[in-house]
Amino acid sequence: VYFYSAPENFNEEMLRGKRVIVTGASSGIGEQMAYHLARMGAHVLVTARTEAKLQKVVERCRELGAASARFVSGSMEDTAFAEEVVKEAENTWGGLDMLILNHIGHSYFNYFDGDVDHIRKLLETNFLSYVAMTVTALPMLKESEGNIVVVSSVAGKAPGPFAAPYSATKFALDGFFSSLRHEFIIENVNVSITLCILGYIDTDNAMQAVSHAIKVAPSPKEECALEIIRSGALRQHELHYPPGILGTAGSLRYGHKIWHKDKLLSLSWPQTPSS
Ligand SMILES: NC(=O)C1=CN([C@@H]2O[C@H](COP(=O)(O)OP(=O)(O)OC[C@H]3O[C@@H](n4cnc5c(N)ncnc54)[C@H](OP(=O)(O)O)[C@@H]3O)[C@@H](O)[C@H]2O)C=CC1
Ligand SMILES: C[C@H](CCC(=O)NCCS(=O)(=O)O)[C@H]1CC[C@H]2[C@@H]3C(=O)C[C@@H]4C[C@H](O)CC[C@]4(C)[C@H]3CC[C@]12C
Repeated sequence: VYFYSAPENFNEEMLRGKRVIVTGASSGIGEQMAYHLARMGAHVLVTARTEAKLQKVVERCRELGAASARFVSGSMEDTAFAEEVVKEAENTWGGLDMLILNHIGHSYFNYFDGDVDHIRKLLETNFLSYVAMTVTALPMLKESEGNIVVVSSVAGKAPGPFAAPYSATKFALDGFFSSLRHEFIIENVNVSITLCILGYIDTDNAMQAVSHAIKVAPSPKEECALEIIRSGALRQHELHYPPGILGTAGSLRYGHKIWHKDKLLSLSWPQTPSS
């Protein structure tokens, strides 16, 4: 009963004055989350590799009304950097209310090319850095009874073709964070974990990677970003965006047609015994 005492309705005032870290915030969904949080009056700490982009995001956050806005630049390939970002929040704010884990390292949308080193690097960036930040942030999040928000994908629930390395990292997130949530419930740790299962979103990098192959319209990044913040603040276990993206039996709604080298592949996704 204690754990489920989550607020029922979202109100943007819930974020006013909250201290929030957003990773992967120099572009795409992360950037849009930073702007929503700023508009809601939160303190934001954004991070990614590209300093020039982060500088602009921080300036815009200040214009939008953030209680404060700052950035730390560096690569999440290195777990020491991941920990450093959380320490920066501790030194600046003396605490933390929400940790939004959103960044991904570069990958490809194609047949698996056999590159094991790529998978190792991607696991470090997309998975291990999420774990490292969580471990470092946990004492502060326990203190504030705060939120961990993990941005994942339908590729982390329903595997499809051409995303083997990426999909592996997203499944790892589900395994780790869903297990950790159980432990928090058993131990009455009042830190929520929200796993966000996203479909195709209209960020520049995603569209560049797959618009030749997937012809369905992507969902808007601005709305997606707001839904992620909302679900985190409401302490929901999972967000599925766009709504119903995972149909019955966990199948992917739009995954029936993919183009590859000018050839249309019609797929039953995922393959089921009856298909
Ligand atoms: N867009 C989509 O269709 C979907 C997206 N998602 C998920 O949503 C999240 C955001 O995706 P999206 O907005 O499209 O991603 P983008 O490619 O737009 O943004 C990725 C962010 O991660 C940063 N980044 C890349 N490499 C590193 C690194 N080594 N260390 C630190 N930061 C890094 C990038 O900045 P910089 O280059 O400056 O480091 C950028 O800020 C991801 O978790 C993704 O898996 C899930 C399903 C679909
Ligand atoms: C291949 C995309 C990754 C692009 C990338 O490398 N981004 C980082 C660039 S940076 O290093 O310069 O910052 C994939 C990112 C999101 C994937 C999509 C997704 O997760 C939802 C669907 C899942 C399904 O299994 C396949 C189709 C998806 C639309 C999937 C396609 C690949 C991504 C766009």
